[in-house]
Amino acid sequence: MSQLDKFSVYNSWFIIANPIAGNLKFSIQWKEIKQLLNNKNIDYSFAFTQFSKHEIELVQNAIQKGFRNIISIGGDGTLHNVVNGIMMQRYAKTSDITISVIPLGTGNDWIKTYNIPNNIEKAVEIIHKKNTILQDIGVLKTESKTIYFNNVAGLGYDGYIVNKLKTLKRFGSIAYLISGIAGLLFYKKTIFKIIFDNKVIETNCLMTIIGICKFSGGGMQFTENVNSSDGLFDITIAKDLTILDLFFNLKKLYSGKIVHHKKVETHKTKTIKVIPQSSKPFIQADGELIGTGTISVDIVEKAINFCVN
Ligand SMILES: Nc1ncnc2c1ncn2[C@@H]1O[C@H](COP(=O)(O)OP(=O)(O)OP(=O)(O)O)[C@@H](O)[C@H]1O
Repeated sequence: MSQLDKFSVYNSWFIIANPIAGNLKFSIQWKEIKQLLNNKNIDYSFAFTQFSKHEIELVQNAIQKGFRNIISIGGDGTLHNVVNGIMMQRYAKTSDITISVIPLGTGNDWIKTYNIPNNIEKAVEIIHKKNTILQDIGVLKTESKTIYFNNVAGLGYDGYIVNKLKTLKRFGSIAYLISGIAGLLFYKKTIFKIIFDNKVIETNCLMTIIGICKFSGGGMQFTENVNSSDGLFDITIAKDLTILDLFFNLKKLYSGKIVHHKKVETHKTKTIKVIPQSSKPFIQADGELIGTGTISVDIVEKAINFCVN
């Protein structure tokens, strides 16, 4: 590749698009996106994902070729995989890379923290303006793997919901509500040993949420006052909350006020370990099912640039 080619790639965007994300109107939306990018003279190359997690390989190839600006077209899962590809590659410093999102997903929770509208035209304007924030990224280790997350991870009830969602997503955003209700009826709490900052909390626990940003589960908010680039997680320990507690506080689950409930604790920390004592609850990260069991989580401060509103 000549010097000039390298320069033009460096300043151009590489699009990774998930054609099955969201509402299955991808071919119409893709035409609109191309038109809007051309109207703004935004230079780009692109690839469509062909299988789950293909984003990882595509983003790594793009970075190897010299691209430093990536557009993720899809939902939270697509973005999560793009982030994982960036964090795992060794061709460039992650803080030299910028991601912009064109949301096509079902939940689209990451964009909500930054008030990025769920709208293709606005998303293209945000790419054009290129106003960025250098955001923290979480590193989550289970007994068998290491994965990265850019939004919210958790263990327990939220993992159960993500597992249920696998079969329900075709119903659209209502899927989150159906999964939530199934969870209310069938999810069994377990005792968690939670270790952070020389503290050990052992409690019956509905779920432990580890947040960089604010929203998960299709707009629920379990963290308040987050700062996505302060090098700290906002953790929420929802302890012995009952089905009735959740039912009567449904509004607070969406407004973030649930953190003030007497059975909920919040903390800020750089690192946390959660060890379920009597069962192996599901683990989710950015709405993707990661596995079951114990987790250790650390933060990489100011890891990747994101275009925001
Ligand atoms: N071509 C493909 N075939 C099958 N799965 C794919 C393909 N491309 C991407 N995926 C996977 O689809 C999953 C879901 O995508 P994504 O989360 O972006 O959409 P969504 O579920 O509609 O949105 P959200 O997570 O915001 O609710 C991701 O794990 C991704 O790896």
